[in-house]
Amino acid sequence: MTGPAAGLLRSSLRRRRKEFVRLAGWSLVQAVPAFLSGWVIARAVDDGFLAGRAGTGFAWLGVLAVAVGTGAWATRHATLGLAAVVEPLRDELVTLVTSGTLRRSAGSDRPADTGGVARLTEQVEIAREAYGAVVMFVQSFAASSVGALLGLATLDPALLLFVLPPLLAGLGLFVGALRAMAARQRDVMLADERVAETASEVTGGLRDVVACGGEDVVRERAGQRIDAAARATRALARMTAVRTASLAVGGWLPLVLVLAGAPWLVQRGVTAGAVLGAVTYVSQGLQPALQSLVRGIADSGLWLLVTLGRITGAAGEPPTEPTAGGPPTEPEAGEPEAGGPTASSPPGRPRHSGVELHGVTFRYARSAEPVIDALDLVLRPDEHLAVVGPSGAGKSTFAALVAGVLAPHTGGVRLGGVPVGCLNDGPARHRVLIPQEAYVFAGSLWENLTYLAPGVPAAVVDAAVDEVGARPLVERLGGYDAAVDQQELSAGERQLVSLVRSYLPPAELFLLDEATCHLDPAAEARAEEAFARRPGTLIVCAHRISSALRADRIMVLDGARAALGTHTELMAGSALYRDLVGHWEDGAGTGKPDHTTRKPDHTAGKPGSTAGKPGLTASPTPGRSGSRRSGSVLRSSE
Ligand SMILES: Nc1ncnc2c1ncn2[C@@H]1O[C@H](COP(=O)(O)OP(=O)(O)OP(=O)(O)O)[C@@H](O)[C@H]1O
Repeated sequence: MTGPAAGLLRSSLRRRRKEFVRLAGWSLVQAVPAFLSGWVIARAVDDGFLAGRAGTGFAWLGVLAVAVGTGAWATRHATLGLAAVVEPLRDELVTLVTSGTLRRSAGSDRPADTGGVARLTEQVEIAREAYGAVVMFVQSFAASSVGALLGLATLDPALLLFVLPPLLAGLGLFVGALRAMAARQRDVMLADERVAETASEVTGGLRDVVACGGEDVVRERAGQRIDAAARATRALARMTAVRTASLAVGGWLPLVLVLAGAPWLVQRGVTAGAVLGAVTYVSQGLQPALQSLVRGIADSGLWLLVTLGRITGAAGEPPTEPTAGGPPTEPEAGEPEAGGPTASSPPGRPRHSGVELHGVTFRYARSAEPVIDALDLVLRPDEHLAVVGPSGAGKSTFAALVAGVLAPHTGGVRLGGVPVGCLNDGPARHRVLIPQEAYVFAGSLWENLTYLAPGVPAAVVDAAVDEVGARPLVERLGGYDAAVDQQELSAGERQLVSLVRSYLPPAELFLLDEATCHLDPAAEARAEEAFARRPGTLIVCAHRISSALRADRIMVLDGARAALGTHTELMAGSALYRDLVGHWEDGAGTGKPDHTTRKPDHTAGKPGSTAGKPGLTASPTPGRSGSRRSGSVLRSSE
């Protein structure tokens, strides 16, 4: 045994030597019936029953009954003595866990990880129970086997030849497999924890998952973890074969050998009673003791090692960010390690509101063409980007990737230098994705509006309502306390509720995925401008050309590549963009002509403006209804 867990156990054994010696003393008394059993049976058979003296036979059996009573008395004392070695280990573990947390909290500006302490304290209890069980199994195996082997030697030392080698071989086989078993057990434990984490995340965010139509994504993620847990459990179950083999070799083989060797033993002068006594030693002493030891170590012992490893490891680890309700804490698939959270920026806290995509590729199925392919994009902090493209171009997919709802297969997405998969300060803390289908739940208007910013002052809510343009709706419903019945709200009114709700949290990034499509152009302009004015980067998957015209830059997703630039640049450089604008201006995009005033093109010629650059030019006008699935490649670069 190596590592901090084994070190802790060794130091605990060293420090409680006296208690262990006392325990060993009681174990010796416990061994008395094991030592006497075979010998008494031999005497009862040879001197009593086979000699025609039944009374003598019964008298020997009476001796055995007294010995068993003595053993039971010693077992009681040994069990009481167990507390003296187990409880101090528990105290040491609790001290280790709490002092580690206090030390880390003292050196950090984050709140103490009390949840972590609770988890570890629970593990301490598991370790304590497992430790008690292991000490119990080991000492009762030692008592029974020492008693039985001494008894066999007393009957006839030759009997040891039949028993000792297979017993040692069985034990060796089991001990040799322990490390692999511990690894499998650890895998099972970790996999179970991941399933529990997923269940907690999904339960916490169920309302949002349903609202955003993320059931498939969540089901897939949870399904992967459940499958992994099942695989780990199957791998552990396969190790039980080793357990069975060691029991067969160490427990059953000696019995077979003694019985098979009986003629030779009898020839050597060993009596029938002694052979029966040897069988008693093996079948009633050694075999059950080995069985308990193997089962006990394989269950409690492995739990002890794994749990102690977790406790000693976690006690020295830096604190983890809280994860409840937030996105997964692991880096997203394909997320490059470089450029991750640094010492100057704790994991999960963006340094600014800039967004970076590097080599992002995403496909919905392994064999499908990528919807987004090797996309590079850098947005400055507080920049306003509009994303346009024909239906099915990948606008929603792009928004979900940037928000971290979907994980890219290759490449990475960062907000303020932090991978979006590591933004784990809870929902809406750093970015808000507002989908087209606005989500309104049964409750008061106030609850609906403040859902992502609980505890926000009324004045702030008032200001947001005015900014976004939802005051008439609030008045129509009768104030913030009015009960909301989503059936009674129009699609546009539901979007207004969703917009105010999303406006309130102090996030760095806001993604409007056609989130204003049911508002009229003037209401849409007011809402979008409110988001554009507030601090934070804004990405709008545009429903009307007016949305694109309000943005600092526009990204055209066109099925073969992405074009990025200002309106003027794209009008000059992207045939698809010209086509889309023509379509919108004809009123075909919205069903209504667009009268919204165009935002002055204040970014034309800025370094970030890229239309017309090599590699950013739009493809020749694709069919508007053309499928994005046919070999689409979206490319953009700064
Ligand atoms: N869950 C999914 N499973 C498989 N394919 C999907 C899934 N979601 C979207 N797609 C496909 O990915 C492509 C991009 O879809 P996406 O919704 O991102 O496009 P969009 O530009 O937002 O379209 P729209 O403007 O119609 O909302 C489409 O071909 C679509 O069929």
